[in-house]
Amino acid sequence: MALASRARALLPGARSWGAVLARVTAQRAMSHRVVVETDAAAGVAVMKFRNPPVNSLSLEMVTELVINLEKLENDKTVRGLIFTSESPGVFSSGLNLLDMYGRNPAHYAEYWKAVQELWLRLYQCPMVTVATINGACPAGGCLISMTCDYRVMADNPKYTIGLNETQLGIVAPFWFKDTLVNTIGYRASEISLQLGLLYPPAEALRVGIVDKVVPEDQVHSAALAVMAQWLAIPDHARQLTKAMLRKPTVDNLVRQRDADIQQFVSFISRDSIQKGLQMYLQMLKQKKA
Ligand SMILES: CCCCCCCC/C=C\C/C=C/C(=O)SCCNC(=O)CCNC(=O)[C@H](O)C(C)(C)COP(=O)(O)OP(=O)(O)OC[C@H]1O[C@@H](n2cnc3c(N)ncnc32)[C@H](O)[C@@H]1OP(=O)(O)O
Repeated sequence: MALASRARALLPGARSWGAVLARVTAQRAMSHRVVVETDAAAGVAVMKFRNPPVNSLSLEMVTELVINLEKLENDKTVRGLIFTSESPGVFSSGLNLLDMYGRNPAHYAEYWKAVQELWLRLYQCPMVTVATINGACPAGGCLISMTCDYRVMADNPKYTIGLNETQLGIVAPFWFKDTLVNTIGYRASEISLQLGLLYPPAEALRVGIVDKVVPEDQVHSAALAVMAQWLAIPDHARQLTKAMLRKPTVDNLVRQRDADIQQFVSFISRDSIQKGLQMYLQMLKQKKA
């Protein structure tokens, strides 16, 4: 789908092409939450998250990620894509709690559609994708990294990764669960998801939620080495294999996208869930104080 069509699908509030483009352009002009550096000779792009303070996946950030991904997919010189945080310490704090708290149903629906779109695009990405996890990686951050073909994590015990939704009093949607099961297996997912576990690097490696743990100062070179290994495989064979492996999981969401949006809106709008999110946000503030 063309960039403008994608933007229009993601920005349903906009009534005309002009409005879509004006909104996207305005978002771009305001800030770049995603920085893309391309090494054309190597055929590798690095997408850096830059959404201070904690790279939360706000609606704007998710939209920028989708637009940049589409641009890279259309650039036939780019065969591999590395995700990382521009500022070590936090890879991504996950979905933006402020897009899920205190807003109206139309906003929740718009946000969820964008998050679905990002996951669908990433999970089916024809490029080799590697997550360079150089900081905390909870919930939606973990989801993004699990959509990648390979995960390299910096060996810093302060960094943790996992789907911790239950600890916030919310439920990971079925396609988050499917992605986790595909990554670490069913039994490990039963334990991990119900307890909302966040794993430090050594445990993350043991459970298989990351593929490699390396000293922090080597995390980027390790990701490049992994990328070189994967790029040695002919694209068409690897891409078809990836598509075959991931199609059932993708189809599962595609079949019920609208129902999933409705379920999210109704779940997140509940008073009890909003109260829980409010308390969680307060807890984050108090921890800081
Ligand atoms: C029946 C089935 C129905 C299905 C329906 C589905 C519903 C479920 C829907 C969604 C799934 C949710 C997925 C998610 O991703 S939820 C987000 C989960 N994220 C977290 O739990 C991480 C929370 N953050 C942290 O733990 C830490 O911030 C940190 C480790 C990432 C970084 O720590 P530190 O550097 O010490 O920073 P601070 O904690 O001080 O935070 C700074 C600042 O940022 C705010 N903030 C942190 N995380 C988020 C966030 N995810 N969204 C928005 N804002 C965030 C934090 O509150 C501070 O704000 P300030 O006090 O105003 O400065």
